[in-house]
Amino acid sequence: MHAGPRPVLHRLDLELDPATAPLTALIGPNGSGKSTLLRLLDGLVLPDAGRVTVDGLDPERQLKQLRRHVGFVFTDPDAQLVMPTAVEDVALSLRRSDLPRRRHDERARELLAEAGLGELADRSVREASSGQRQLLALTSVLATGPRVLLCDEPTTLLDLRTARRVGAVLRDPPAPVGQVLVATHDLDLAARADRVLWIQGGRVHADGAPGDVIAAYRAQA
Ligand SMILES: Nc1ncnc2c1ncn2[C@@H]1O[C@H](COP(=O)(O)OP(=O)(O)OP(=O)(O)O)[C@@H](O)[C@H]1O
Repeated sequence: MHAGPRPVLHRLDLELDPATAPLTALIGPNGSGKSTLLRLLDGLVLPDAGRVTVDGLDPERQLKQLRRHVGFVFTDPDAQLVMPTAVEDVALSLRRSDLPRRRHDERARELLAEAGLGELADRSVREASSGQRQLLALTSVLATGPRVLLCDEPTTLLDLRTARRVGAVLRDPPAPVGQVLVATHDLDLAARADRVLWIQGGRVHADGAPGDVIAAYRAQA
């Protein structure tokens, strides 16, 4: 894939199988291509050459179906929180679920409470702290009921306890999520994955069990 004249990702030949790795982490230095790889899987960028499919869906030809299938949590929560209050934002996401409309408000409040954001429900999203907004963005995306969840640095703004809680959610996500891919500099989070890809210079530099890949990554830092 190219962004401008320079290729960002090269010679990627990857199969990410949820049966063997329901949680995969992408680690690697700044600018190595982790976010670009996630964005390829949501059709936010398209490959110049080669092919991407997500559960058989082609981002180029089936973008609408793909967007219903995949949830993307951006690093910057303000890029995706659109409603004035937290409860309205989660309720908006629930419009994409099968739940009847009359139950959206109640269910949104339940989801916020489960995420530890209950007190924020009726407050302005702008009044929430940046970490609370990051957690809210994840809660809202999960409320859409994606099969595949892509998270770009979901713990950057979080305190240790909340980061661990997010790690637990990504490790054991609510149905119907069956596969999670996370790009992260948080090596504690990466250590919880089944598989870790170390991306460097737009290539997969190492691919394997977290213990091995993270130890090698730490050793060269
Ligand atoms: N829209 C774009 N236009 C031009 N270059 C881009 C674009 N998006 C990404 N790039 C370039 O692609 C490279 C990889 O960026 P990417 O955001 O995928 O890296 P990353 O590994 O996620 O980095 P970080 O850890 O800093 O978030 C960088 O050199 C970046 O400048």
